[in-house]
Amino acid sequence: MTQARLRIGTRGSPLALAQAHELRDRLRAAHDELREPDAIEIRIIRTTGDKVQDRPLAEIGGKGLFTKEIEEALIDRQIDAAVHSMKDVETHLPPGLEISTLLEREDPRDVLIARAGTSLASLPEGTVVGSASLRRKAQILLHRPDLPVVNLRGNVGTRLQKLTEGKIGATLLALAGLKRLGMQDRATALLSTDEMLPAPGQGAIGIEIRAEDAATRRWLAPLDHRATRIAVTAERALLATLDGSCRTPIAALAEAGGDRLSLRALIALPDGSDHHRATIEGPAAEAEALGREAGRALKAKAGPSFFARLQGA
Ligand SMILES: NCc1[nH]cc(CCC(=O)O)c1CC(=O)O
Repeated sequence: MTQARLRIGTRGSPLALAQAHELRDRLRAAHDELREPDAIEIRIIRTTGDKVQDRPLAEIGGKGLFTKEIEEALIDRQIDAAVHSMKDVETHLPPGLEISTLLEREDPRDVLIARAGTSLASLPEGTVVGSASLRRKAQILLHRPDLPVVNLRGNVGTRLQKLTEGKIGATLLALAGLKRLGMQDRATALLSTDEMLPAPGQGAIGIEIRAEDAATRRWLAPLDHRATRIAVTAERALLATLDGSCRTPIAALAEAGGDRLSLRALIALPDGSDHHRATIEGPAAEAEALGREAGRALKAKAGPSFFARLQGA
């Protein structure tokens, strides 16, 4: 068998596979040569994050857990391109790798999925909300300090299963993921970005390649979406400035229109007892600098005592 022209590495979860298929379809649409049946190979790679299902992500070491083995396969030349949800990608990539391409962002908002109640505000008192995300937990508690938020991990399917079984009364998910799985009808309510600011990179799919791989870069070039790249650049610069990890509830959403960019960001304590917001606007060409500036502004607003409490949380 001849080697495929392009080997795409991905996790094996239904959402990851849907994203890999989306990349494959877009590549085929852009290049005649990639339309032959064996031109693109999709290779499933099991990551530490997939193997360890029973502990909170923050506890076992954070987001790199879903990308490490895939990045190793890239470096070892077993694959040529890795597909990632940008919100799962660490701010610092291993040397020699880069995110060459961002596909057009899906709706970045979170949705509420609840057994009873039609909004965050109308969830019945005592509704147990399942979420492993400190960002979501903190923002739920900002609006509904009365609700118990329990740690709930697993892929989209297993989380919805726990809801059906009655183990939890509500959960929050990214609309983007639900849409890609064709399950958006499961959403009870779309949460506004004022009540639930998304994670940096949410809804965006990034393609990581070896920086020196000009051939793969050329295949991917037509797929890059400028406004998405600008927005995600600003959000990730903010995250890097705040040294964000899974242990830090950080939310950010940048919106690029024409040659302008606006960025809203929030940093909170996991229990919702304190939070700070920053908004910044400027030229899209300065996305990275704007992200860093917003990060520094949040740092200054929150102050050392906030970060000391975060360490202790
Ligand atoms: N942390 C898991 C994860 N990574 C990306 C998505 C959704 C798709 C996206 O944001 O692009 C999800 C599931 C969720 O948070 O609902």
